[in-house]
Amino acid sequence: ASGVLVAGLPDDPAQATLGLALFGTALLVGTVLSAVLDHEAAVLDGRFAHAVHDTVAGATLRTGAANLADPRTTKELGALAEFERVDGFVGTVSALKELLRQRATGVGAAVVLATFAWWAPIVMFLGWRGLSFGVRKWLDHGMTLGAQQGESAMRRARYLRGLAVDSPAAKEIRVFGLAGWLVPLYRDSYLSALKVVWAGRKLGMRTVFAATGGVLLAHLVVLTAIAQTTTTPAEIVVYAQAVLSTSALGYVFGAEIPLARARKVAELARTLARRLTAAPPRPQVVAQAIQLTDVHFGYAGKPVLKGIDLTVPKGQSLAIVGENGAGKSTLVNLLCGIHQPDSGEIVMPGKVSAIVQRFTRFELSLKDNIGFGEEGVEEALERAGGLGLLEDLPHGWDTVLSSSHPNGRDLSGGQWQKVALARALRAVESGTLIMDEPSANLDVLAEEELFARFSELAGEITTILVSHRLASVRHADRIVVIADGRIAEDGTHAELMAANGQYAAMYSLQAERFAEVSHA
Ligand SMILES: Nc1ncnc2c1ncn2[C@@H]1O[C@H](COP(=O)(O)OP(=O)(O)OP(=O)(O)O)[C@@H](O)[C@H]1O
Repeated sequence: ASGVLVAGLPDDPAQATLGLALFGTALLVGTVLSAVLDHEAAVLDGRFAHAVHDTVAGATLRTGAANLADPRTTKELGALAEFERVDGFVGTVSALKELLRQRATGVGAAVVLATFAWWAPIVMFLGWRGLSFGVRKWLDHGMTLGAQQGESAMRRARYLRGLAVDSPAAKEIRVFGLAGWLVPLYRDSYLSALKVVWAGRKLGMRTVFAATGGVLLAHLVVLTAIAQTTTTPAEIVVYAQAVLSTSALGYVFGAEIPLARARKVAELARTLARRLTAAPPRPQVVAQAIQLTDVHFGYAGKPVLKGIDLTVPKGQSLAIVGENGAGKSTLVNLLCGIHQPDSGEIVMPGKVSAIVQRFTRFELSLKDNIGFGEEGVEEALERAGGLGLLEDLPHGWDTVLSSSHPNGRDLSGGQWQKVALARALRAVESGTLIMDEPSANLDVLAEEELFARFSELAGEITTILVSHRLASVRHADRIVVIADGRIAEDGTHAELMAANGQYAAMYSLQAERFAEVSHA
């Protein structure tokens, strides 16, 4: 169009008008195409986000809890969450639009330039690809490598920043007046992460300078040839413009970085999905008793359970006690199937239901916190001794249990524990109910009530209780003491007291304390 326009100036108005008309048409088509592409691009980003979310959610829901605790998984899930938080999906795949637009321009320019000389577009192409290579290398050094090497410092910096603003840590930071300690720590971490990035960027600079020289040389060669061989102004305008437009064959700023990010995220999601294979379903056994045979388990090579043999007949109430760190919660995790034993065998008849130490406080309605869409929530909450809760809640069963939700309401620690207990009771049917420190947040009356209910359940279902409160534990049918990764003592309260071992010592100590307090 510019060639036709310039050729028509100043003597041939018909030709100039044709040139202008061509210009106008190109502009119009470009505008319409651009609008269509914009729309498609936005849709593409949304689809990409959905695909990544679906892949990750599908894989994590399918797999066993032990796989999720794998450090590689935590790292990958962390990287995905970080991508979403910092970069986001908007503008990732849609950057293809800009890349396509540029490449179309570049190819058009190369075709026009080829009508001048076949070698000219090749020279320009090589020049721009050289620069593209240099820029990519430079960015790789500065961003990818730098980000990898500075990652742990950056993660620490982010964690420290989070401490200042995210509750509940933010509360303790204020209570202890830790701002003066936190800020310099954060700054040092952040700077040490950035220093790696800065050093990386300097590394790739030389390649960029060399490649820039190459591009300048290509321009010089081709433009000189054009100046020497062309005669009409129209030809000069067309070819010179074509030369300049070949830059669209090189590195496309604003498109290549987001696309590389999108590729990385897609690869991350795929790696995760490949590794998180489905957990093998626990075989449904018809056994009547829980049976553990020579069970060994450790975390990252550190043995915790070193040969547990235990048979719990159906309907028995069993209490597990032991010092802090003895491995009680670990044993609970194995019984729940969250971890698999390193060696040995576990047979669990029927369904397992559990209140774990750090049970989840779902930001959902009271009803869903207990039943997750199923019936029987009222009876369960009554059995858990929590019906009184309803009076406090503005929307009854439908109140969302979170103060960050409009019209929601948070619960006290003890109230939450009753909700968790109701959740476990509703789910247990006939099987095993495991409770890891269920009374830690309960007042004395509520605790008394809990254990009364607990003994009502005995006989119907098997109950396993982990607790440090030996006054509650003593009512269990059977008590086992875990020490040094093994079962050190096993019997009723009376038997263990008579044996005068670790249990008797712990029990007497607690009873003594209690007597002292009562006297005082
Ligand atoms: N996810 C984990 N990774 C590595 N080590 C762990 C992990 N969880 C627990 N441990 C370690 O395993 C050991 C047993 O921990 P566990 O939580 O089973 O003890 P516990 O008897 O329940 O203690 P407490 O009475 O304090 O609740 C401890 O030494 C603990 O440090």
